Amino acid sequence: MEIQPSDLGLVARVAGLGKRYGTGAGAVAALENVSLGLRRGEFTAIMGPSGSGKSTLMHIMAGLDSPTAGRVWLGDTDITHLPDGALTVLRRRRVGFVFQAFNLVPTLDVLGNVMLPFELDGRRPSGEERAVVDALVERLGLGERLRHRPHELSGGQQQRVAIARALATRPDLVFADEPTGNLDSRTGREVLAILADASRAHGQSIAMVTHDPIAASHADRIVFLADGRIVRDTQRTSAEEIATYMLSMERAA
Ligand SMILES: Nc1ncnc2c1ncn2[C@@H]1O[C@H](COP(=O)(O)OP(=O)(O)OP(=O)(O)O)[C@@H](O)[C@H]1O
Repeated sequence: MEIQPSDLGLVARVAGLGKRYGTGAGAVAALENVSLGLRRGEFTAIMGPSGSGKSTLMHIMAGLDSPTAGRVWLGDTDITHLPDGALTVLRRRRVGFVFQAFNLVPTLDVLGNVMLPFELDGRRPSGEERAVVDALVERLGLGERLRHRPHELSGGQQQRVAIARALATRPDLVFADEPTGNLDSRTGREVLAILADASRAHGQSIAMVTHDPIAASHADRIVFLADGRIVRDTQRTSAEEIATYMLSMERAA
């Protein structure tokens, strides 16, 4: 499949994506024939019942997992069969990821974890980049915690460290799996505002998995998955409308 001119401006794209786990009678089809493009500067929420394939889709789009069918592009690069080394470099430069399990390095303190993307890229942040990190850390309320290790932090604080780390290098594309899941409503709103700013003020593309209709109502676009397929793709809508749709999906299941 060739990239069409109409696809320019897509930061990531999947076409005819399938993901199957296991073989034979025990096989699970986590994704089936999913085609989706993420646009530059767009804040997309990905919703759907538990087990509908949201995390699998994000992992594959971020180049962290490989599909069993279909193709995957990061920018204009087809990463479907890209060797690991090249994929790692591309991902490091262009993608930030907030995992459900945070994946913080236990031996590094908060600042060490947030600065890790620079470290892994073998470079020191510029003055401007350091200012971005300082502003993020302050906004996320981590300023007093910079010398603490992950085990000394609450779940919500660890989640905020993971968010600061994903945004530290201002990557083109940020995937966030339930980034507000452990946060109180005020901190959750701040995180959503930071993600919305990243897309609006800095043209970054954000893809966020969430179960929370209020969180999804902050997004420009909402993609709903059910049983491994996209069942709805809509522009920004209200939390009430999203909640009603989610309920109807659960009733239909
Ligand atoms: N490593 C794996 N081995 C086998 N099956 C898997 C694996 N990872 C995911 N699955 C299955 O694939 C399907 C999709 O899982 P996925 O984690 O993408 O769903 P999800 O929509 O993110 O769910 P949740 O909202 O509960 O996090 C599920 O049926 C799950 O059991």
